[in-house]
Amino acid sequence: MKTDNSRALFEQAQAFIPGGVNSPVRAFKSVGGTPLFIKRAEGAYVYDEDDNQYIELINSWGPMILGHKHPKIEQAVLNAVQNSLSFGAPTQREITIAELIVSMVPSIEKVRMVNSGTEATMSAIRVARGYTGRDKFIKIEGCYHGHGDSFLIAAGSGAVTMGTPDSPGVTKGTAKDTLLAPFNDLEAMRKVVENNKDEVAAIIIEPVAGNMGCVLPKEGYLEGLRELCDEHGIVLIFDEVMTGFRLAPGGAQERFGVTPDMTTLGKIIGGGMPVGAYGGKKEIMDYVSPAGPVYQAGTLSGNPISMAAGLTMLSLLNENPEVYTSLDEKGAYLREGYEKSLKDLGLNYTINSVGSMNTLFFTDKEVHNFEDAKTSNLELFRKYFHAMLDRGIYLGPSQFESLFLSTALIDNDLDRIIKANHESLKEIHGK
Ligand SMILES: Cc1ncc(COP(=O)(O)O)c(C=O)c1O
Ligand SMILES: N[C@H](C=O)CCC(=O)O
Repeated sequence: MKTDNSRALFEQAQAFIPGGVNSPVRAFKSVGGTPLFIKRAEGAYVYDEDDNQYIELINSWGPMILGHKHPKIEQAVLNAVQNSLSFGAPTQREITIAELIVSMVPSIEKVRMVNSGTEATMSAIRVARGYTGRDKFIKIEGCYHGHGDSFLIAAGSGAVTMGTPDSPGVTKGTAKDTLLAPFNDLEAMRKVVENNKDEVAAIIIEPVAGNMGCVLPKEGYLEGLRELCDEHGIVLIFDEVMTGFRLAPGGAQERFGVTPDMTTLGKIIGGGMPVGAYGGKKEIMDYVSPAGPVYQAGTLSGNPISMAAGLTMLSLLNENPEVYTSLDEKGAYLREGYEKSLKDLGLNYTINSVGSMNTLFFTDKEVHNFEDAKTSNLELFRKYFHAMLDRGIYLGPSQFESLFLSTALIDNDLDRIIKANHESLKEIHGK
């Protein structure tokens, strides 16, 4: 596959942009080679600057759940643009989307729109602190909640991919208020809570982790967190930036039947535009300024174009619940195909999947937490990633990410992915 144009653009980009990219994980640093510079995308396919076509399994890291260039979302954006790009004043559409979010997400009674997942999580923690009058919060090792200072400790996603799960630049003062516990370990969590009695404002967790690869909660784990938080007056925050509107119309909280006190959202909620949101119980959300004393603001928050894209996306998902059956079926089909290849090739790697999220871990250990995920053979992942890319399959360039399916994938695409997976595994093992 010829990628001369991407290579030339990457050279050029590095002169003006740190590392040549505007978000680290895009740089292919842990897998080597040149990041693809993307020119356009349609449905289930992206096209790079050399006009190569790839089947999309990144989907902008989740937002493009209905595939690229959905005609209704595109039209909503074009219509909104006619009335100006931004007002910095309230609009009717903000009420409509807020009402829709409240009707879809079980934990949300009131919601505030922001511009990214990072803003959503930073704001949610501040509100939880203001509400409880406590300073500390507990984060799960390997979860990623964006790049707010207090989250860049044992962080997953690009942070671990770049080898900096604890980022320089985060002060000791900030770090001391972030407590850590492993995913899926209720006993360890209970100890952290008890050792910091009456000091913990919040527990924040990705209910299905997607940023250490895809890791599912064990049965009873989320319920156990709920009980622990109730016992100790701690605000339970589900970070559903990735899982929100993906695993069910009401996200992982609907799928797993556990309702947190607060929820953070991003990605799909903007239909591809930069949007985030945080919401929860009225009693907590009424602490947010100007209703309450906790300050949080945004010049472009509730931007009319972003709201038009987001509202159309959420309406489509809300009105067409069969989308989730279809995504689950595609996810199950892909998993079956992967499992068959592993068996046929005598390989014992671990596949974690739920609905339209899936990670193939290059380890024979079951993966229930960050430590397990880190037993993966990253050199094998690197080879696998390039073998898949050579076969026209565009995966996230890191072992510590999930792949995301869209409804635009047809059976033939899934069969191509399964075939490419089989051939790639064969190739990298010299079989
Ligand atoms: C679970 C989770 N929370 C928060 C974020 C941060 O969102 P953003 O990149 O939009 O700031 C991400 C993704 O980056 C995420 O996956
Ligand atoms: N895993 C991240 C978000 O979910 C990847 C996106 C990024 O950091 O650029």
